[in-house]
Amino acid sequence: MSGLALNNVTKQFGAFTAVDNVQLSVPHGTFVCLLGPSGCGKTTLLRMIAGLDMPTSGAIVLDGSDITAIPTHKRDLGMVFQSLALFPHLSVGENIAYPLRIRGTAKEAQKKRVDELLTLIHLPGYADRPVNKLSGGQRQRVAIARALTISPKLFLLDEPLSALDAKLREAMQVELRQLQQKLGITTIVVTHDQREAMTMADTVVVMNSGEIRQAASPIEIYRRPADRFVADFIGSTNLLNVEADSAGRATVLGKVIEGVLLPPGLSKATISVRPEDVHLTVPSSNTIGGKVTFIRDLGGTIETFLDLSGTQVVAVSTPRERPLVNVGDEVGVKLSPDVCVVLQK
Ligand SMILES: Nc1ncnc2c1ncn2[C@@H]1O[C@H](COP(=O)(O)OP(=O)(O)OP(=O)(O)O)[C@@H](O)[C@H]1O
Repeated sequence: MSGLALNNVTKQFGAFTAVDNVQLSVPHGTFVCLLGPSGCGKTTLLRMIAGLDMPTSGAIVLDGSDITAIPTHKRDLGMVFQSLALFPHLSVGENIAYPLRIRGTAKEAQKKRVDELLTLIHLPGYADRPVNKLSGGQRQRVAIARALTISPKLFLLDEPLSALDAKLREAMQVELRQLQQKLGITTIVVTHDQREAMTMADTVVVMNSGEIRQAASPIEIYRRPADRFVADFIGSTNLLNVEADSAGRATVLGKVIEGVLLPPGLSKATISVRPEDVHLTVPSSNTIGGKVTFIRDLGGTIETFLDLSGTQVVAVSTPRERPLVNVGDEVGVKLSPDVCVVLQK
C-alpha cells in the first residue's frame, strides 16, 4: 500500500503505556489530525512516526517498507514543531534553502526551489528578509516551507499553529489545508483543538489514554461518535439515559423514541443527541416533557437550556427558527431517530 501504516504500535515509558497497540492506515495524500486531551499520547505517536522515539513493540510501514528501525534523517520527512526552530540569524531564503545546502545542491537550484516555495506560501519576494523581522504567521509559513523544501514523503506537524492568535490561526488552518491539497502530500498533524482538526483533516484520529477511540472523517466523528468519550469530546452533546421497552425500543422518561432500538440484550444505554437536533414543540403525549430553565441568545445562535425531570439538555437554534419560549415554560422535546446515537461504551 502507498501511504503510512501503524501496525500494533505500543510505547511504554517504564511501566507506563503512553501509546497502546495503535493500528492505523493512512493512505497516500491523506491529511490526518491526531486529536485528544493533554497526555493522551498524540506527540509520542508522532515522535515514533518521525523516528525520534522507538516503539516498544509494533511496526511503522511507509510505502510498503518497514521503517521502524530507520533513523529520522533517512525517513524522507518534513517536520514542523511548535517551537519552529528557524535559524534567527539567517534570511527567509537561507532558512528555506537550508535542507538543500546541507545536501550540497547547486546554488541556482536552491534559489529556484526557494522562489517556488515562497510563491506557494504567499510570500513572494521575501527571500532576503531576516526571519526575525517577520510576523508570527509569516514565520509559521517559512517553517512550513522549509519542511517542504526536499519534497518529503511525509509531512509531520506538532501543534504547529498553537502560538498564533485565534484569527490568524484559523486563517493558517485553511492555508495549510489548501497547501496540502495542492501538493497531495501525506500529512499528520497533532492538535488538541477540535475545530482545527475538523477544518483540516480528511481523517480525525481521536485518542484517549494512549488508544485510538475512533478514526473517521470529521463529519462521521461528529454525527456517529463511536463511544461516549468521542461524543462528549467532539463538539457539545446531550447524553440521555435510555431504557429498552419490551420491544427493545429506546425510551426516555417513559416516552418511546420511535425508530431507535437498543441492541438485543441491552436494557439500558446512553444516547447522544447534538444540541441542534433537539427540537422543541408544544407538550403532548408523544413528546418528552421539559421545562425551560435558561435562554442564552448569542446573536447567531440561541441556546435553550431545559430540565427533563432532572436531566439537563441544551437545544440550539438560529434566530430564524427560534421557538417562542420563555424561561419557566413547559415544552415538549422531539427527537427524530436519525439524530440519536446509541452509545454502548
Ligand atoms: N520521555 C518520557 N518519559 C516518560 N513519560 C513520558 C515521556 N514522554 C511522554 N510521556 C508520558 O506519556 C504520556 C503521553 O504524552 P504525550 O506527550 O504523547 O501526550 P500528548 O497527547 O501529546 O499531550 P499534550 O497535548 O499535553 O502535548 C504522558 O502521560 C506523558 O507524561
